[in-house]
Amino acid sequence: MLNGVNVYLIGMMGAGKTTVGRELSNQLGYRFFDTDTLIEQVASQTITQIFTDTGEEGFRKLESQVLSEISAYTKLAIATGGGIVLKRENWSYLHHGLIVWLDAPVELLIERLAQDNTRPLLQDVNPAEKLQKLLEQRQRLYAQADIKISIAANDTPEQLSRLIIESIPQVLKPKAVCPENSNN
Ligand SMILES: Nc1ncnc2c1ncn2[C@@H]1O[C@H](COP(=O)(O)OP(=O)(O)OP(=O)(O)O)[C@@H](O)[C@H]1O
Ligand SMILES: O=C(O)C1=C[C@@H](O)[C@@H](O)[C@H](O)C1
Ligand SMILES: [Mg+2]
Repeated sequence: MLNGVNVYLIGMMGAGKTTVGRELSNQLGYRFFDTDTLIEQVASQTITQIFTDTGEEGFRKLESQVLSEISAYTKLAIATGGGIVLKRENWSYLHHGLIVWLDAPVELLIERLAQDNTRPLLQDVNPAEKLQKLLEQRQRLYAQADIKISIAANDTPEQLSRLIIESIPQVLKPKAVCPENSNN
């Protein structure tokens, strides 16, 4: 159905891109990659260390580099970082594939990330307010995805992956009809 076209998962921190992406790759028979993990491997540093040493700007450069390299391959399910949508150049790579927005309510993100200190942008006096602000800034960008999946607290990665796969036919462009193959 996808002919090897990559699937990119976008959305806020904690929406489940990594968790669902891994399961989606199993269901599709695709390989799984996570841009955050690749960045850590390329830099031999954690995301927190990269932010500390080079700031968000340095991190975003690595993110674009990793995305451009991975987009050359096919048959991949790719979990991206929450801020991948911020740079215009990244969209040219995302649009090589099918883009799926995992849209989770802020309350669920807060609940999931409450005990997590690996997201530098959330090391804030008020993480809930920060998440809300980031979502407001990014929502119109996430909305440019081909498919939007609304996430509820009890949706399992298996259910969400099936939902994504069921939504794919509706967004795949119909094959162009060659004039010599048409009946008219
Ligand atoms: N469908 C789900 N059901 C239960 N727990 C989930 C689900 N999806 C994600 N989680 C949990 O929520 C937390 C955040 O998930 P995950 O790391 O996949 O988010 P993410 O979108 O990849 O975030 P980031 O942008 O920071 O990489 C993890 O602890 C994960 O186990
Ligand atoms: O939302 C964001 O900007 C981020 C999300 C994470 O996936 C990481 O890419 C990093 O912590 C930044
Ligand atoms: Mg992730």
